[in-house]
Amino acid sequence: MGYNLDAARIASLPEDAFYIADFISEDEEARLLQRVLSAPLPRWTQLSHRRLQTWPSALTKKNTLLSSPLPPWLKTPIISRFEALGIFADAPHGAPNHVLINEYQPGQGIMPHEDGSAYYPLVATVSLGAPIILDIYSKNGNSDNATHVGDESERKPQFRILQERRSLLLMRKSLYSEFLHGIAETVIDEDLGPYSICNWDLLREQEPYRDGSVTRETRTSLTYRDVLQVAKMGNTLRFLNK
Ligand SMILES: O=C(O)CCC(=O)C(=O)O
Ligand SMILES: [Fe+2]
Repeated sequence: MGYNLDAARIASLPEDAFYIADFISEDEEARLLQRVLSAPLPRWTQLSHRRLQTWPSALTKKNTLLSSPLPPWLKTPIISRFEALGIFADAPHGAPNHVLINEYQPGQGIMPHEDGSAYYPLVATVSLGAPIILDIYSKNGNSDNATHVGDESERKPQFRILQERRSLLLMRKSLYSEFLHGIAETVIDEDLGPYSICNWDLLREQEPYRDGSVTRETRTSLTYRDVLQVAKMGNTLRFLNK
């Protein structure tokens, strides 16, 4: 692939985050969006502030994945590129086995949260359709900018990552476990620039954000993870038959 992960490191973030602006081509983006949008309607879970697809299926109450392959369109070319970069090489299954697809309309977002212990602490996000800002908060509220510590609605992010369409963002280790991430429910992302956006130097294009803002459009993300506990379907069926 010719990618160099070291060059993709977001240097100002605690370990570990990497950003690759041109991870997929425009044609690949169009094909992925077409697949996402042609999924049967019951595939979507409508949440109050976004809608979501879960592949191959939702985890059980005990955070277990019932073993089932990801569909080919979610594997190629993305997972083969992960392999070329060695991205999930240290994960228990050596590759992601689970993908969440989130779609955000202008004004939609996701509350600050952590992805939790059901997964190996590595998330790989491919962005489609439009740029968006991912806000990173320290878990204990100890942000330099925190005006009202403890008041969620007033809390300011400690770091902001601009995710361009067709980009890959990797977050792992302490950034995965000791920070929260979220997307603001806004129709315009503001205060953008080299001092506020920690991956500014890694962007494909800085020009669209020169005036410091970007208007939201529909943005879709594919988040790849390795679920730690996997139950073989056969075992589950034998168990159910008992
Ligand atoms: O859409 C994104 O980039 C973030 C999604 C997310 O945080 C999640 O699915 O847990
Ligand atoms: Fe998340």
